[in-house]
Amino acid sequence: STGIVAATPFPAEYDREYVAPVSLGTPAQELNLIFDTGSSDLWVFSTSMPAAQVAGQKLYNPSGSSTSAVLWGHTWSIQYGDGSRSSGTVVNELVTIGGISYASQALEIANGVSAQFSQDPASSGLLGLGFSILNTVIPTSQKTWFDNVLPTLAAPVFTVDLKRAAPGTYTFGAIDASSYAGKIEYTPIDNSNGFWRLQASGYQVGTSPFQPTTIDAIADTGTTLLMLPAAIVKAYYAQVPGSQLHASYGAYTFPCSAKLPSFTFGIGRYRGVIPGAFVSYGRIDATTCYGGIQDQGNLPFSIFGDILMKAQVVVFDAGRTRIGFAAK
Ligand SMILES: CCNC(=O)c1c(-c2ccccc2)csc1NC(=O)CNCCc1c[nH]c2ccccc12
Repeated sequence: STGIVAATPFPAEYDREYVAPVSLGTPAQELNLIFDTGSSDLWVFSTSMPAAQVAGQKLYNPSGSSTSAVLWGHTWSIQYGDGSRSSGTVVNELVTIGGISYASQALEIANGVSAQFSQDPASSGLLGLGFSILNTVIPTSQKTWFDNVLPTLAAPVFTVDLKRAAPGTYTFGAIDASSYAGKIEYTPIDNSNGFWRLQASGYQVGTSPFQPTTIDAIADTGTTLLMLPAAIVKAYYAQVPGSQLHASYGAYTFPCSAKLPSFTFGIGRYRGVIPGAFVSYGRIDATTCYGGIQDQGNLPFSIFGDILMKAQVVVFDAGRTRIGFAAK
């Protein structure tokens, strides 16, 4: 089988996150979830949550579904690097994405979420597309929806085609040859830590010469920005007049009037180009804008987040433990 769903950015002009529709239970309850290659829990806002933690999100109601079955004694709790977190209990439930169903998917029901999620009306939870080793359910960790449906897919892949300020697609079981230009360049991934972790071959700022250097990164649709080593970030903003490492934000900002250079990353001999306009993440006051490229700090790897993803078609190939990039 193959399935395709729209990936819609929120808020419209900032692309902070991308959500896609997921159908849960019988009769179907459709929720918009963040598809996240950087984590491996499928969790949803639910009717078990305190009203104070809900602000417009659609809630999953297990009692309203004839196919939900409590996974007794199982709980989950997850914390992300931005300090956001959620936790709760688990049911087995019918989960359908783009027409592809899995009848007994571990669906993690939130009975508590942190403010970052409560204050985000666009998303009713997350669908992890990382490797199942990262799943937080105890006492027995659970498989992701993609892992569960993998044997039924026409090809053991999913393709991510995010766009700037416009709906893109997640495709399961196929690669849409009309969605990209040229050929797809693949590189092996190391999934031992549960991430889609790759080694890029270098970078280039604008039209400056390409700098060959190994960049150890994860491909992460759940992280908004492109997080890179300090030296690379410094080299990028050195070409942005008026940019600064803003003391109060602890992040690079620049004058919104600045013309931003493109950022190119290498995958082997392939060169992926992120247009300068994609590197403006958003306005923080009348004249100041927030950079879409930021320092990875003391993280042991870089994060190829949405700022990079939206400039490419990315093939997550679980069959051959590799990841592919193509221009579009
Ligand atoms: C900021 C989100 N990213 C991270 O925390 C993260 C980190 C990470 C760890 C420490 C400090 C900064 C980042 C490593 S891998 C990684 N990736 C993930 O954790 C992927 N899942 C993010 C889910 C998520 C958390 N808060 C959100 C707000 C909007 C959309 C998605 C999210």
